[in-house]
Amino acid sequence: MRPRTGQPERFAVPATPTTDPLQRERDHLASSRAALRAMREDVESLDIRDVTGTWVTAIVLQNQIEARIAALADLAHTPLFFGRLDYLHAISEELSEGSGGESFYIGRRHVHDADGDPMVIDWRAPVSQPFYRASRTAPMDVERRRRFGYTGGELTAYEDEHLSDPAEGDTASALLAAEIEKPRVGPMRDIVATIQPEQDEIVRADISGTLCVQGAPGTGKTAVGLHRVAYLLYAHRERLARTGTLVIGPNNAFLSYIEQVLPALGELDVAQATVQQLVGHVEVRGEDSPEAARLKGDARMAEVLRRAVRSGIALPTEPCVVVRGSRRWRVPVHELTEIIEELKGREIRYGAAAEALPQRIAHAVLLKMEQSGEAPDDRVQDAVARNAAVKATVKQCWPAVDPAKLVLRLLSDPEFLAACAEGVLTAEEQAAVLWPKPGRSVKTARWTAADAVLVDEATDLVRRTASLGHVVLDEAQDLSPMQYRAVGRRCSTGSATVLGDLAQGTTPWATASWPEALHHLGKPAAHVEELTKGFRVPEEVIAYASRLLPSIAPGLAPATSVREAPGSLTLRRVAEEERAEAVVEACRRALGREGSTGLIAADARIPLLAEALTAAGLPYLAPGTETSAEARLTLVPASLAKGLEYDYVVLDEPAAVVAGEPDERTGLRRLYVALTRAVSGLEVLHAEPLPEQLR
Ligand SMILES: Nc1ncnc2c1ncn2[C@@H]1O[C@H](COP(=O)(O)OP(=O)(O)OP(=O)(O)O)[C@@H](O)[C@H]1O
Repeated sequence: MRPRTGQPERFAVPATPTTDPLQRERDHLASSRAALRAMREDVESLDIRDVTGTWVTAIVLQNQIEARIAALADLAHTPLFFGRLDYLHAISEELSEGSGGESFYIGRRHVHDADGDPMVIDWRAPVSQPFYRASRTAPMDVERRRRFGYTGGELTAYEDEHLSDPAEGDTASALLAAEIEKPRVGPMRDIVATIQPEQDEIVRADISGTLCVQGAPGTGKTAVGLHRVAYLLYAHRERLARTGTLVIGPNNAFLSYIEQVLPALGELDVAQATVQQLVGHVEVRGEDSPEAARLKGDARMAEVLRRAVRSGIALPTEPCVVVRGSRRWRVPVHELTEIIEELKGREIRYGAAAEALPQRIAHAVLLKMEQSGEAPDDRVQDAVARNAAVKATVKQCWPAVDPAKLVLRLLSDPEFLAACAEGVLTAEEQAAVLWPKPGRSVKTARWTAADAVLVDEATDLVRRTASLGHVVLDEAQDLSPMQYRAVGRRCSTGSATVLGDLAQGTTPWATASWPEALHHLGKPAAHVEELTKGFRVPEEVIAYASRLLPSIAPGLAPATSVREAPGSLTLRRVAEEERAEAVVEACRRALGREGSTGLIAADARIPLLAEALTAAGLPYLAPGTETSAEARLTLVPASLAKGLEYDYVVLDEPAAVVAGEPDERTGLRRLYVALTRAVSGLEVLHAEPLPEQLR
């Protein structure tokens, strides 16, 4: 494999007989594909029998080779390159072989010819960066930026900007517009060809710091987060291969929607999970009242748990007497007390202290042995640490803690909770946190999602949670402080990219301010960026939805849209008895156009609408099931709409969406999410009056 040095790489346009510029580009595509094929064949022909020492290394190597072959696949509908940069000057002294400028083709992956000269440069390489950032005001030595257009895998068009030519005016990119408007059938796509400058800043931000992105619906937060992972894996491949990366999303429907993006960018080793999956120590079967869930997610619970974990620590009442042969060694109570007080004062995990304690007691015994003229070695200390008397002292003073059992007791035993929560939670709050019925055992208790987070916190108090190298946290605004802590533990020695929109927070504990959230995450120094340019929702629709902003997130600026689409918003009032039928008709209308359709409705109305669709002979999918050319309609409960998008959205009865939530603000936020899922058209059907902000 050629090492990636991070150095710019040079490509010289080969002399081709044709003078037609489009044909020349097609020729370059053809020779790049041939080169990629040759690269793959090279790897396929590798014979590892001679070079591997053991069968273990052979398997490891074989796996690497297979991964490499997969990564070198030429996907018919994924263009090998999408852009070209012509620099004014040679990029660097060592690499320049002539006096003129250089050209680089920018694509998803690196491709080189038989001599090792690059034919396509990875979009993440430093030399590709001006493709995304260069502008007329800061051309970055780029003479010409060329974007390519493809139709069904064929290179059919290109578009040039002469950035260093003061005479050329700005024009909107038709290829960019076409890319954004492309019908949305199937899973989420990558945006590698059209990443915008402000998005690129986030994608390529340094790995050492945590970054938080506040962004209105459709501003590309999810897309940017995923491309950032791909970028970081490129720039820090070895480090992240060791420490791991993780993308966290709100639910499985969302995760299946985004799961293809990283593989399409050649990155197959990124884990994806929901917060609930991360904290899966216990089986969740119960549900909390909103008030109980809010309290259990409150950061004060961390202190309650800390006290609970340490509640078993007791000072000794008896000396520890170790018998070895004919001699008895006695560590008196005051010495044991000193050791335990010292361990209590140190900020180490409960479990680590429990492991240190027998060694400390043994050490005290050793000192006594030495004072009486013996010369014990380390083996003696280990043996003493395992002595039954020492074990008994440890058991009494620093008992083992089973995190799930501990939380079970905390939520079942009012006295224990009162002891741990004194001065932290009021009596009413304690009553709200307690389970309605005490749990009998860890297996049978009706754990809730918030309880599982408490168990995770307790587990970490006992034993440190392993940290990953980088975590991307999407739809972060819905996390409770305790959930932020759970995520924070998983990147305590790494960094994070936190993505969210305060206006879309629909949990009772939704984030009110990013600095506060970042504090709970354990990354108070994180930088907060804002994205306001919307790529999904047409101007007319986002302007309508933004009327809700003063009621749901007063501080936030409304998003602008990169697209005008007159006629993209339809409001239709219908009689109640005709509502279901009208919704079915609206779906039919939407399905008459190209792309996907989402019918979004209050969760409570889903069964009724499902029936209406079936009766009308309209097949539909559930969110998370991939849409295809044959199955383009998805029936989406409002509670699952977050993060998803459809070309056309039919929104059923906004008042019911609002009423489906425990309070009006949350209801309006849920509605804001539902109103901002459409790429090309939104039709709102209602029998009840619309919320006043939308009339
Ligand atoms: N630079 C871009 N070029 C082309 N399409 C883009 C670009 N940025 C974003 N998009 C598209 O806009 C749509 C919205 O992006 P994305 O889902 O990442 O937004 P979001 O901010 O996460 O939205 P939400 O807050 O609703 O979850 C996606 O289809 C995405 O591919």
